[in-house]
Amino acid sequence: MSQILYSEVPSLDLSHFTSGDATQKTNFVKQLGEAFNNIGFVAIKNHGLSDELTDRLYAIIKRFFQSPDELKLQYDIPGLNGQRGYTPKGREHAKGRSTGDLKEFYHIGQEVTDNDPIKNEYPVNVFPKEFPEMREVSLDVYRRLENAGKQMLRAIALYLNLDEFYFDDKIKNGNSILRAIHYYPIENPDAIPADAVRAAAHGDINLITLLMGASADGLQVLRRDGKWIPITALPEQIVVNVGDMLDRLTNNKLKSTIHRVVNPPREKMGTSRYSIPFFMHPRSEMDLTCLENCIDAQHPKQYSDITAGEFLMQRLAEIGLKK
Ligand SMILES: O=C(O)CCC(=O)C(=O)O
Ligand SMILES: [Fe+2]
Repeated sequence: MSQILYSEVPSLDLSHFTSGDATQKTNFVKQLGEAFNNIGFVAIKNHGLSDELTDRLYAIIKRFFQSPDELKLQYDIPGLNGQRGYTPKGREHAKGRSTGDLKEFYHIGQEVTDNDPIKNEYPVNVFPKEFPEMREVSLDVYRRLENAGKQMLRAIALYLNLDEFYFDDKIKNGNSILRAIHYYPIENPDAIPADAVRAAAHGDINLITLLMGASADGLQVLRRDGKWIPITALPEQIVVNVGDMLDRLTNNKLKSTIHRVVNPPREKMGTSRYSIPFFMHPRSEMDLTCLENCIDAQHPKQYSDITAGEFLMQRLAEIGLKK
């Protein structure tokens, strides 16, 4: 089973898990587990986001990114390690590289609305005054993706023979981030560094990532035989992948798969690409020590013990966001 080389990312229906019968739920868990044990990516439908809401958020972020740099740079706030507001072109780079990615992005974080003291850990969200609708629309999307992610983690917990609700308290008021990305047009391809790409090969830091349909081709995943497989999600689907935190917790049973966004052909370098991933993070105190039931003689422990908060800080420094 683990030897299967998928030629595309498997498709699943989340409603089979959330409102299906016992057999549908069991099958969902099995198929998700197999996909995450193998290629590390799935496409899901019935995730709780409507096309209308998706379109509204894309429309707002397109207007924001098409604004002049002077407007956008007001929301690049020092001291936040790029965790809220605007991050300008070329600042983030993949771990192990120094050439910046050909992208700019905007981060929206957790809004704690109860009296959980974790509120003090999080910087307040930054919203552009020029686009007042961004707050309501992005926070609506945030909540819906957070809920879809919670359901996915319940299925993952069952696959790992844990209690179904194992992750629930760990992600409650978690440090998740909604990232609206603009891969900007390159008017003169000869003027950029020769090795600069939209998003260089990387693994995501968090537990799982939920990606709202991107506006153009380019996303590819690295299959274990070394071949890059393009991701082609249908309009009603979102793509969900395993991040490094879940990979560590499960001692690499669930795979954080390396992926990238390639540049378009030269004649299309002058066009934009937009995408909106949701990086699902737990609370910083979550212990990422490999689970006992993922360690045995064939699978010796591969990772040192670390908390989610410590791991995040280490990685933000490695990708150029933490000063
Ligand atoms: O833009 C995309 O399709 C994927 C972006 C991505 O992998 C990331 O920001 O981590
Ligand atoms: Fe990614």
